[in-house]
Amino acid sequence: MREFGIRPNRDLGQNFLVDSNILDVIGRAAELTEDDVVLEVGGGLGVLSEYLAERTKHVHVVELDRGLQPALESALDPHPNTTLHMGDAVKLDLTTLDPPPTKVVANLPYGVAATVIIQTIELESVQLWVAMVQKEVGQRFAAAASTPAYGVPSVLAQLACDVKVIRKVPRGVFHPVPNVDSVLVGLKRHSPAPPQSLKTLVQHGFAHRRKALARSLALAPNPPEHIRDRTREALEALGHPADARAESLSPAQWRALWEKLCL
Ligand SMILES: C[S@@+](CC[C@H](N)C(=O)[O-])C[C@H]1O[C@@H](n2cnc3c(N)ncnc32)[C@H](O)[C@@H]1O
Repeated sequence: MREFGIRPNRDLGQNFLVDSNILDVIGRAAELTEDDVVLEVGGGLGVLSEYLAERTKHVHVVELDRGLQPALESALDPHPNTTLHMGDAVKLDLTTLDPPPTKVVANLPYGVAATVIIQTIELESVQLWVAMVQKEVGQRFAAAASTPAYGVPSVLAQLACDVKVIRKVPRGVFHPVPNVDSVLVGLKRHSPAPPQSLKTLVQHGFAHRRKALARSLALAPNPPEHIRDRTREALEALGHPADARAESLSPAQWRALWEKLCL
């Protein structure tokens, strides 16, 4: 950082890894092999990028901050199996990455971590994610139905993946030390990404968490005709109370509801 005159930008979630032990923890969790093509969102100074490049076939590194570009290019320069993509990971078209990524391994910027995970589930080539995220974000993705952390990210991720919080990450592995706790979260794909209409159903269902699901869907913009009654009937047919709330349905039960309402 001194060499390149870099001052970390907290608004961009710049907490850089400074403990080499954590790299091995990430590497083991990601089960890295020489056949892997990795997508790393948030290259930073390239510490994790270099570790990944030494162990895999190819690494796509995405970084938003142009101020980090010289340092990152200098770290990646000795690794011809890397491609640097400067830009916002949320806006870049990641479907055109060549070769297509098989894994996402990253110390994700806090602000966009959940969005990046949800968006990359759309990349059918990706089979596994190991990501450092804020503790609450990790818990939200891994949460079971009827628990406080369960919500849209839990359902959307678990419709496609097995999700688990792998372990807590000590604050001291980052510089600067963040003022929130982090965890390593792991996702393993078991199914294709859910279709858009299922994702929309889940989002509208959770939009009014304290109301009955049938009511919440009826409050969505331009609701389908008779959606409240149809949802109540479908819920009962699936063995739920007609006034069940969004949080009481498991991901599999959301899919079953969608099949009844939308197919
Ligand atoms: C937590 S740091 C991780 C840096 C590095 N991988 C490490 O582990 O030391 C997150 C990085 O993501 C970058 N970043 C923030 N928002 C981004 C976005 N929307 N798209 C791509 N990169 C982003 C930040 O500039 C920062 O370098």
